[in-house]
Amino acid sequence: MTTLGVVDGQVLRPDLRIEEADVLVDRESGEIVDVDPEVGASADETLDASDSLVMPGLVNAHTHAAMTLLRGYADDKPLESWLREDVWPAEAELTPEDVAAGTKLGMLEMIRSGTTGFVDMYFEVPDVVAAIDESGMRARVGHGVVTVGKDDEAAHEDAAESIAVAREFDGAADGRVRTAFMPHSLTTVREDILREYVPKAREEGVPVHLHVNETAHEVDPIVEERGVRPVAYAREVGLFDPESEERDFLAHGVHSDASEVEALAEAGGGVVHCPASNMKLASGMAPVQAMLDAGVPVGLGTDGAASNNDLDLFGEMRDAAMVGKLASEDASAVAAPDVVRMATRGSATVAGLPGGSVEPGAAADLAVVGLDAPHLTPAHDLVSHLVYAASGRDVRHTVCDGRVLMRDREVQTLDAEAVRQAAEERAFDLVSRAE
Ligand SMILES: CSC[C@H]1O[C@@H](n2cnc3c(O)ncnc32)[C@H](O)[C@@H]1O
Ligand SMILES: [Zn+2]
Repeated sequence: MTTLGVVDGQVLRPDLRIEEADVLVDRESGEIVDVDPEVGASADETLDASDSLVMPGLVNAHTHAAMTLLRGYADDKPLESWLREDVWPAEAELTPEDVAAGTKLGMLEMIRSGTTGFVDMYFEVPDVVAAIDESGMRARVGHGVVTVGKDDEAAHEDAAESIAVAREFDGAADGRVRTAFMPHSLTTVREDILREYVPKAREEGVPVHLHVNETAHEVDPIVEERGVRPVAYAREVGLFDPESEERDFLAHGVHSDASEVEALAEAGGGVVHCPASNMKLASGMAPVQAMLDAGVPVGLGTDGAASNNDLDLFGEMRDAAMVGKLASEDASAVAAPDVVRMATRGSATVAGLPGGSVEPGAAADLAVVGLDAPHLTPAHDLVSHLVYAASGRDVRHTVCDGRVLMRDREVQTLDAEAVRQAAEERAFDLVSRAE
């Protein structure tokens, strides 16, 4: 066994207590072996965690990583016109090389801000998977299906591609890549396609991930045409099936009513809360406290960088706490410990990815947060600081699957300047083609 020791830090334990301890990691299995004082000092490789907090790597349970290319391209619009007038025309011009460059930029940003795992719904999945392999991160990926404006043959081709890539890439990158069938939403994918392809996802043993109840425009047509709420319709087409071995999970859920929260809890359906995107697109405020109270598994996501406009989960934690209180009109709602759980174990559970806790046997996916900064002083409560005061810039080291992805704020697996420059060039070229 070759080992990595994360030494001399304070450690955030699964019950959110803070302990002074080292974390000893088996680099071959990628697992945590021990969490105890002094156990890391004689490891083959060490990471200094003095004046720092060792916490589980954050998990971004819903994003479109390559949308970093469209960061700041179209702002201050609601979802539907933003997608139709700006984003989809630009995405129609994307090449596989653009997607690779944008995904790498997204991963650079995520690694730098302590994120070790993510869920990605986008296009050109083989290129996304190759980029993930290079970065050392872990992810659940899928080809996003949209059938609006497509003829029958093209709609089937799109859905079949989503199933095919889910089959081909599940377990890629030494098991760090998992997959899902990813229809875009209940209003942008035809009913017959959902009914035909959800069972195919079950045959492949992969979950389904999609946008649900993001805006009122996604709810009203379903209620008008079918007389049921979106989650009930989703269940009619085979989603969120409690008998399924895989946990389906939705992004947003902003306009979920009490019956839908209850249905998700009963079915074990996961929800990825994306507060910044929901605020920026004025989509609304998700009933997150009600979801937590009902026992719905809830994770946290940034959504794409074009609607956020960054991929820093520390900012997302702060937004989740703030908007959670506003939505509940209760300052005690969506409290800091709930938010830290959401961004770590909650996201890992919802996404079906390893990680999310610092304990023996868990995946060695870690973020080491420097604490010796004015905005983190005094350290009355480190869980409070993670949510209300810290930012991704405070992260010193990032470890995924036992491998150091960032040491002393230097990303080890990607050439930061080359990635940044390539993405910038491709972004400008992309939008000039789209205009
Ligand atoms: C078909 S791949 C994914 C698809 O989703 C688009 N997208 C980005 N952000 C959002 C959002 O908040 N709601 C719905 N769809 C979104 C993205 O641009 C891709 O086209
Ligand atoms: Zn999204």
